[in-house]
Amino acid sequence: MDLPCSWYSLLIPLFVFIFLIIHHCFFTTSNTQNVLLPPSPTKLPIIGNLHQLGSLPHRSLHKLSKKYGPVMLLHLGSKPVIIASSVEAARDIMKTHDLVWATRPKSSIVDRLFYGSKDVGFSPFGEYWRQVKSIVVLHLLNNKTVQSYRRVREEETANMIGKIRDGCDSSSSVINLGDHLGSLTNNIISRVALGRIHNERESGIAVKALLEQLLALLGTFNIGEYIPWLKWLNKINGLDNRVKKVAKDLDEFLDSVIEEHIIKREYSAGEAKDFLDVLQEIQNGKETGFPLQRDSLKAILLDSFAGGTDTIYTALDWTMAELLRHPRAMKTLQNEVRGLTQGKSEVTEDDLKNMEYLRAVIKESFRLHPPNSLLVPRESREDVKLLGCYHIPVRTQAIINVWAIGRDPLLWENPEEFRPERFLNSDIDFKGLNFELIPFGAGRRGCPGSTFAIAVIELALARLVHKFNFALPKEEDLDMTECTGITTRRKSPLLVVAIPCST
Ligand code: HEM
Repeated sequence: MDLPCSWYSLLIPLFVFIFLIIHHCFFTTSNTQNVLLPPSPTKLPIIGNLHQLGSLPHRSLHKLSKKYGPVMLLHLGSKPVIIASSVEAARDIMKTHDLVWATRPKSSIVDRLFYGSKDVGFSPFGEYWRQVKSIVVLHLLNNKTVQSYRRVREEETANMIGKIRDGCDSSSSVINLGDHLGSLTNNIISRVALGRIHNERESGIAVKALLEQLLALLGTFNIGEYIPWLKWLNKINGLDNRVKKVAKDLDEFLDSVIEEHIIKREYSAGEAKDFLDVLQEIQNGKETGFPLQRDSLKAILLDSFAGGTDTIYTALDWTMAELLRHPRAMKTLQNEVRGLTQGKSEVTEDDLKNMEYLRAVIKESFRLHPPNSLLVPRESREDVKLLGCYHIPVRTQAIINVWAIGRDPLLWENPEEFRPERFLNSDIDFKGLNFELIPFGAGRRGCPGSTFAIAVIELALARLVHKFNFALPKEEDLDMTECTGITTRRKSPLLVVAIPCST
């Protein structure tokens, strides 16, 4: 009886051993073998591929994608990040699996500046984001509301034209057109969002400089985001203090504007509503029944400045720069605008709808110079297959290199050439359906401000080329070097000679 017992006692560990071997061979091993990850450039310990981003990441990533393909897996510090540089990959992320990629990566800087990411742009996917996005889409940026700001756009562009005219007292005076475009976008967004332009003299707050700092911080590289155990460095390099100071100053400014609105509302009912008026009505439960806290209201207002001013300015600056470098395109545009407004002293928004070439110029400028070259990062909410083959784990970031897509020779003939004609008689638009041209992103997290932005850009461009002939100060070519930041701006100021013309 003793022998079978010891025989059995040997069998059990043997079975366990065989089970573990089988499990290892057929399950553990086969799982990792079946998982296909996108190609990756070699990474370094700790920093991963951070050193390969360079000062202009859209260009460095474009170069890497030529070697590793249109879908790459990089590690920025400890963060896995997918870089998509083709129409197919962009469509897969923003259309096929839009819901999986519908959240944004968390950022401590954004949390500090946007009241715990209570805005629309950086808020994590969920019920709160749905509610604030629908407020913005339905109440602030729908077609009808955008139309209602027509007077603001027409007055502010007329002011800009007047100031440029004052600045060019002789045919050789050089003006900084970029400054005029910057003031135009700031003034329009200020009036639309806050009801009026706020200047330093009256409030003691340098609002324009403060907003510039907000944008600069959003474009700042934060080591703690990628290598969390190094986040103490932000205390030493001053980043934490800068963020704290800007957040405090912005908060004080927004509080003062809100108080002013509460007083104003008592005696100016019936005036056109600005964003803050509408948000205050929603806060009082008049419009949606959804309670909007004061912090959320301030975060949404900041979104319009962060999302609207720099992007529109950047688009206008690149477009004028390209037109200055391409006198034939400039002439064709002037002929269209002047031809369609014959006998009129001023272009109005009614005149714009027939301006095909104007729209083609704007599209071509977006193709070559999307203001957000890498869009705004998304993050996966669950494991997902990319392009049906690559396994992408949950919490991987996705960066879409629209700058690279705009220069893909498989999509565009002579992609480096500025040639608006390619968009005449073409169905390609930037509304998020044609993934060849997605400067405003696409899908659920797509930009809600595109109609607003296009209305400003079209009117400003049409009026500029209607009223002036432009030339570069010297015979040399314009510097098209880019600079780093949340938007990809041109580095040097846009200095031009503007010659008023009698139309
Ligand atoms: C030329 C002008 C503009 C460009 C190029 C632009 C571009 C973008 C891009 C690329 C995104 C991310 C899209 C995505 O993840 O798919 C975005 C999101 C956003 N934009 Fe714009 N934008 C512009 C103007 C505006 C304006 C005028 C406003 C508001 C006044 C605005 C408000 C927003 C908001 C709130 C979001 C976040 C949407 C979300 O996360 O759900 N943008 N924009």
